Amino acid sequence: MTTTILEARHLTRRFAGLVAVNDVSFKLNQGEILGFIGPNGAGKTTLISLLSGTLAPTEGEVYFQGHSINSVPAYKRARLGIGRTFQIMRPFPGLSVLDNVAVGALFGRGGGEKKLRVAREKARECLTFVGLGRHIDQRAEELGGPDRKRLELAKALAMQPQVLLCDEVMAGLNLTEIDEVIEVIRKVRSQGISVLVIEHVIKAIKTLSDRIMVLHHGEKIADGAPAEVLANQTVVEAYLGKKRA
Ligand SMILES: Nc1ncnc2c1ncn2[C@@H]1O[C@H](COP(=O)(O)OP(=O)(O)OP(=O)(O)O)[C@@H](O)[C@H]1O
Repeated sequence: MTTTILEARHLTRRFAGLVAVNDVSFKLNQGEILGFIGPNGAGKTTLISLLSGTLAPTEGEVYFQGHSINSVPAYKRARLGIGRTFQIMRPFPGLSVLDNVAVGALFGRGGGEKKLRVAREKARECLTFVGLGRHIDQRAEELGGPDRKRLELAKALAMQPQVLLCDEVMAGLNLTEIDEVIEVIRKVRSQGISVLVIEHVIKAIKTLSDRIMVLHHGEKIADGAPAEVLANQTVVEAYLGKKRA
């Protein structure tokens, strides 16, 4: 049986005259990997922010496990089990890689770990899981681009999410690194976590996703099986422009 864990109903977000997200509805199912694509400025990050609670919708509703969470602030959504990564990485400067992730463990699902020692153990596990086990004592800002992406993932995982919202965790990575991140996300899902992945690397999203949803100018233009969606004429035109499609 398919169980919906997170649902958007008619979400709209306006910024002054601009409609960044326009009447978008969708469901994320338990244990599913949902790929989320669209040209630059399509509204993908805005939609993730509406789900994680860092932005409020102008209209519409977000449901988690069947309950509206519109009035639940971002930090409480994290405690409920909605974790996210940020496209622009924000490591805490001056803290070690280990402690950056331990912070995630301290503020995670169910209120987080109470003891720093336990949070650090959890952080160590998550860092090993994403392949950063050898860098735990480094300062976070010393990490290179690909490792910072892994750090973002480890921070979100340390919060023990039930839903993981990934905002371009593969951007700027080479093909080998992309394959490694794909493997990490698959392992995340095999732990029962539902994953929503925003990505521009179409080949990666096609391989990874059970389903793909496409946004264009803030509107949902497709939602379905990866091969079908990527062959959809409206989607091809949105990406390439009508003339070249
Ligand atoms: N805080 C804001 N204030 C004003 N406009 C914003 C704000 N955040 C986003 N926008 C605008 O909303 C639109 C959607 O932006 P968003 O970042 O959600 O797109 P995106 O699909 O994630 O793009 P990209 O793939 O380039 O990251 C853009 O036109 C953007 O300029």
